[in-house]
This record gives sequence, C-alpha cells and structure tokens, in this order.
Amino acid sequence: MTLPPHLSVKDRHLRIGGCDAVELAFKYGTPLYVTDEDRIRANFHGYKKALSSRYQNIRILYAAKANGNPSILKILAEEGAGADVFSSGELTIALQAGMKPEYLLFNGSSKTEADHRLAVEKGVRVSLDSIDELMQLDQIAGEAGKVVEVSFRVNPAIDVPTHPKIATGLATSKFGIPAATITEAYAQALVCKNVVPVGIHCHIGSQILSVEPFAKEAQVLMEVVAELHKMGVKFKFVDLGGGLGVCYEHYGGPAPAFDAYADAIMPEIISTFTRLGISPEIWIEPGRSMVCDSTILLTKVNSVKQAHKTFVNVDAGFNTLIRPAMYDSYHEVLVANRAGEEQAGTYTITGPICETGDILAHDRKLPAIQVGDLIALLDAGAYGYSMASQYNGRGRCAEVLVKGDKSALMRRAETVDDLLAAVVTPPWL
Ligand SMILES: Cc1ncc(COP(=O)(O)O)c(C=O)c1O
Ligand SMILES: N[C@@H](CCCC[NH3+])C(=O)O
Repeated sequence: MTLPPHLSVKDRHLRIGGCDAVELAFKYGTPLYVTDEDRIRANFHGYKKALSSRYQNIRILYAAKANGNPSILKILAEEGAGADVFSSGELTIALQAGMKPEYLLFNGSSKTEADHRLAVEKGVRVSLDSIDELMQLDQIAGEAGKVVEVSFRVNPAIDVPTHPKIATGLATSKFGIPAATITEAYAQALVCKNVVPVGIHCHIGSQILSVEPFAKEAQVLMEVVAELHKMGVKFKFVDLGGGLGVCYEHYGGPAPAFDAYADAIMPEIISTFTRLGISPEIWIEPGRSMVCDSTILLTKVNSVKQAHKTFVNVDAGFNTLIRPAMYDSYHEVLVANRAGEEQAGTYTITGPICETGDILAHDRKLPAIQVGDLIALLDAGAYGYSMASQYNGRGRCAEVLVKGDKSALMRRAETVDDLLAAVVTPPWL
C-alpha cells in the first residue's frame, strides 16, 4: 500500500506526522481520531497554488461540514481560508475560529428565520435556495436596517459519477434553482431593497473522481453568469462548490490532481470573464479533499471471533464512522501495531453497535490479529467525526491533533455526563 507522506511505518508501528500511533492510542484512549495538521495545510496550499497560478482572485471556502472541529477551522483561518457554512452552528464556530465574515457563505436549502437573522447580524453573505428564502431575508435585513449580499444556488442538472446519495446537482436533486429559471430569481432579487445579488453558487456533488463534471459545471455556470451580467447583476463572486474526490482505495487509481481540476474549470471561466470584462472572485468549497487524508481513526480490538467469517470486534462502530454503513464506502485498514507484518488471514472489522450493518471493513487481508491490537482506518478526516453519533449510549470519541512529534487533544471523549447533559425530566416523572 502506498502511504501518503504524513503516514509512515517504523519498528512495525504506524506513525502519523512524527508520532507513533500506538503511543497515541495508549495516551489518549480509543476510539481516537488523529489528524496531521501539516497535511491539511499542504492540501490547502495545493488548491491555492493550482488556482491562483491561473487566476488571481481566488478564495477557498472550506466546507465546514466535512470536519467542523474548531482547531481545524483555526488552522485554515490562519491560511486565509473562509468557509462554506450550512447552519448557524457552523457559522458561529467558523467566526469563533477567526474566519472573517466576508470569507463565509451561509449555504442551505432550508434555512430558518433565526439563521437569516444571524447572517444579517454577523454580516455574512447568504446563498439562497428559493424565492421564499429571498423574501424572508429581504424582510429580516430591512428590519435590521442592513443590506445583505447574496447569491442563488443554481441546479445545473449534471449527472455525476458518485454515490447517488451524494450527487447534489442532478435535475431531481432538492438543492438549488433550475438553471432554466434562475434568471427569474435574480430578477426578483434585483428589485429587493435590502438584498443585493452579487454572486452565484453551485455544487454538483461529492467524491467525484473525474474532472469532466467540474468542466461541465463551469460551462453551465458561465452561460448563466453571462445572462445575469446582461440583466445587470454585478458579480463579486462565482462559487463552484466543492466535490473533488479522494483516493480511498490506495491500490486503486489516484484522485485528480489540483492542477487537473484547475485546468478543467479555469479556461471556460477566464474566457467568459474576459469577454464580459469582469473579474469577480472565484470561490470553491472543498471539504473532503482538504481534510480526508489528514486523519486516521484508531480503534482497539476487543475480541476476535471465528464464525461464518473471522470477525474482529473493535471499539469503534458506525457511531464513530458511519460512512461504510451509510454509503458502503471503503477505508483502508492497517494493523497499527503490526504494520508491515505478513498477511495471515481475512478479517471483517465490526463495531460494538447493536445493528447487523455495523461493519467498518469487509474481508480484509491483514496480519494475524489478536485481542488488544490496534486497527487504523485511513482517510477518516472527512465526514467521520462530523457524522458521529451517540447511538447505543456511547459518547463520541476524542480527536487529537498532531504537529511533527507534538500531539494534543482537540476534542476530549464524551462521558456519560455528556450523554445526559441535554436531558430534562418531565415534571410528572
Ligand atoms: C454546498 C456544498 N459545498 C461544499 C461541499 C463539500 O463537498 P466535498 O466535501 O465533496 O468537497 C458540500 C458537500 O457535498 C456541499 O453540499
Ligand atoms: N457525508 C458524505 C458526503 C456528503 C457531502 C455533503 N453534501 C460522505 O461521507 O461521503
């Protein structure tokens, strides 16, 4: 298996950054998400360099939903990133992490009045997903005596090669306003008193491993931008969303390079901007490709059972990492304390949850596994912790950040007190 540069093996132990994964598990307990800070910075720079070498006005808005740990947002804020936030919670965390309000975009297909109020109060731009949202935001901004800059999310009706649950730009998707009718939405926004349309937003889906759909997206967006420009929209930003996939199967083909992505989207955009004589910022909202490979999930073996298959029962289940159960997704598995040892059997890695579907990995060829061994699931940084739950009365696990040979908690494990923290007992009980 080819390991990325921040993962290595020394004395049969997996290492992340300059830290021994077995020592980290011992020190902080398991299950444990461990993130390499430098890898996140490197991913950010990869995008930045590829895009800004082709066009100057670039802004990277990290998709906070991929991994909303405040430390990760702080790292990205230090790099100058903004964020795609999808709730008032994500907005608040992003601001607290030091992100500038003007570098945020409040996305969402079902925002509440309270969401709109917060955006207005904090001076954050909003991506609108319906005319009802436009009307509500216009009224709320008016009441506050402010003018809010907005975009609409356009549905480009593009089929993308990914899991159907995470394709978001299909004609049938719940997101966005169809490209065919988007001009009507902007026409209404242009006559609003307290809202001014200055951008356009799109997102075609996630875990997309070819760049062609992004080229198609850019083409659809540029056709819309040209029409809207004619109608009098003064563009400050054009936001292509996120979606560049990563290589989960390390034996499989590589994910597209940042340069290939930039080559796919930029020519169409630059030629349209030049033709129209405009130079708005180009925004992208990568989530997965920024953080996924930065993080491993460490989980300890509770028991090994020979049944229909050899089941390895570990202490992380779909409460900790739901992706395999939800999308049949694949994560590479290593035995972190036996890295490099010869394969000795075929194992199915199962969690502690009371559900048959609680399987993290099927039929993997691994070194001989014993009770107490440490399993590492790779590429767990995106939609891992952020989708974790307290199902079966299990608190969410800790998250650790590694920088070189330093490590520190960036979130402690939840306890039973945390499980009970929001509980209220009705007075008659
Ligand atoms: C609006 C929006 N932007 C950005 C993203 C991030 O996507 P990804 O993690 O695939 O880069 C998503 C998630 O699919 C999204 O819905
Ligand atoms: N949660 C999905 C990605 C969804 C992207 C958000 N729109 C995954 O784990 O692959």
